[in-house]
Amino acid sequence: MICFYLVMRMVFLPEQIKHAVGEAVCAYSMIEDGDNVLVGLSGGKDSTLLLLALKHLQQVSPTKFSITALTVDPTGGNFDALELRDFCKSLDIPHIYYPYPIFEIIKLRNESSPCSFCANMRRGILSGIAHEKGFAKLALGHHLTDAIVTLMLNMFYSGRFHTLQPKTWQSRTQTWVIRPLIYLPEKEILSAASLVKIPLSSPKCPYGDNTKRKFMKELLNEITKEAPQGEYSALTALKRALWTTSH
Ligand SMILES: Nc1ncnc2c1ncn2[C@@H]1O[C@H](COP(=O)(O)OP(=O)(O)OP(=O)(O)O)[C@@H](O)[C@H]1O
Repeated sequence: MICFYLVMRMVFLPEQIKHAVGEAVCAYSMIEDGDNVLVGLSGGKDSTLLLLALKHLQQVSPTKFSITALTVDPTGGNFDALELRDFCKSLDIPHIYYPYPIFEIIKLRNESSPCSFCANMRRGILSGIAHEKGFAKLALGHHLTDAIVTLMLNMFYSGRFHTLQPKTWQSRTQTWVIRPLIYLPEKEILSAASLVKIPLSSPKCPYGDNTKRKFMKELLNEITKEAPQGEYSALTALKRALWTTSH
C-alpha cells in the first residue's frame, strides 16, 4: 500500500530528477521488463534519492520491475537501521539489512588505504548478495559529479582515461551494475534531497574522507564557479567519448 508520505515525496520530487533518471535508464537499457532490481541503500542522500526516483519510475513506466533495498552495515551490527527500514516500508519496498564488520577488519589489518578497501569490500558484498539472491541488476547511487571526479583522479594519478560507466557487466558475479543517477550533478541531488525531506541516516565512518578524492571534488567545485554549466558540458563529453549506448 502506498502511504501518504510517499505520495507527498513523489509530488515534490523535482521534474529534473525524474527526467534525468528516466533518460539515463532508457539510454543504456538499464532496466528491462521483469527485472528484479537490488538498490544499494547506504542511507546517504544519493542512494536514498535513488530509491525514491526508482519508485517513481516503477509507478509511471510501462516496464514492469521489482525493487528491493539492501543496506550493508560496516559496523557489523551497531548501526540502527530502523529509520531506513521505515523509509523502505513507506515506499512498499522490501529492505534487507546485512551487518558485516568492515571497520573492524580494517582496524585489524591496519589498512593503509581504508577508503578504497572499504569501498571494494562493500561493492563485493553488494554484488555477492545480488548474485546469491538472483537479482538481475544492482543499482548504485553514483552520480555525474562522482563520474567526473573519478575521471580526473584516473587521468592525473593513474594515466588512464577511464571512469564509472552507466551500466557495467560484472562477470564474476554475473550481475549488471546500473547507475541511474549518472546524468545528475551532486548539487541537483542535494537540493532535491532537501526538497523531498528524505530521512538521512548512515553508519558513521571512523576514517574520514579520501583526501585525493576530496581535493579533486574541491577543484571541480572551483571550476564550476567559473563555468556553472561545466558539469553538463563534461556530461556531453563523457557521452561522446566514454559512454556509448551500444550495451
Ligand atoms: N553500506 C552500504 N550499503 C548499501 N549500499 C551502499 C553502501 N555504501 C555504499 N553503497 C552504494 O554504493 C554507492 C556509492 O557508494 P559511496 O560510498 O560512493 O556513496 P556516497 O557517494 O556517499 O552515496 P550515498 O549518499 O548514497 O551514501 C551508494 O550510493 C550506494 O548505492
